[in-house]
Amino acid sequence: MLQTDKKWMIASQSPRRKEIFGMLELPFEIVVSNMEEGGRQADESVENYVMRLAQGKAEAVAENHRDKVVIGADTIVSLQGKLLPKPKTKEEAAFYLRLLSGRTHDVMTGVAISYEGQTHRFYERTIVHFHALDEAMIRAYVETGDSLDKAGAYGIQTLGALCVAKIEGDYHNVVGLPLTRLVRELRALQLITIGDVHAYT
Ligand SMILES: Cc1cn([C@H]2C[C@H](O)[C@@H](COP(=O)(O)OP(=O)(O)OP(=O)(O)O)O2)c(=O)[nH]c1=O
Repeated sequence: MLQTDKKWMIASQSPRRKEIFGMLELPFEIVVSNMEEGGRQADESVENYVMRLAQGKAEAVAENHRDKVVIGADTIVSLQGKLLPKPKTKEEAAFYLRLLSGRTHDVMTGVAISYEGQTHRFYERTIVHFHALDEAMIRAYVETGDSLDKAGAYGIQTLGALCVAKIEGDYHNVVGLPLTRLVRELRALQLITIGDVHAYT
């Protein structure tokens, strides 16, 4: 359905980003940047922070792949201004889930598209409402180990779905890549086009 004459590269180790971008059926390669993520600067907005991290990932890879369109992304969970990144331990995961329980938080994904020495960036926000979680639920979920590689300590696409009452915004943004916004941006940048439509009767 989508057409491109570009070569594509995803600067991410995340299997979810690979799967989501794969939905577009464009050929692409994965190259992981070894960029150290670093912390948020004083007074830096969450929006700018996720875009800056995404840009760092994309540009670190683009440096050696000037002929490719390189996409980097970073996802973070933000609760009333407090950032909940990937938990380092199961204890930290349980702590994050207790904070999120019964409350509403933001999932922000920053995306950077690097091509021909230029980087275009944007972010997308999805609002996620959590059920009140009891301690048994939190402990049982954390014990599955699913929390540890995910911002906010849950995966909406896995058993973490049981924590979620509803979302406002793009589901794929929570999983790590805001697909529909990405395609709109790529079309605006004229990096992809919608293919010719032939009769399908
Ligand atoms: C909230 C949430 C996050 N996540 C994931 C998306 C991201 O992969 C991860 C946040 O970590 P990121 O630092 O954004 O990404 P990553 O370390 O997995 O990959 P890379 O830096 O190489 O691009 O959390 C889910 O899979 N499901 C969810 O519901």
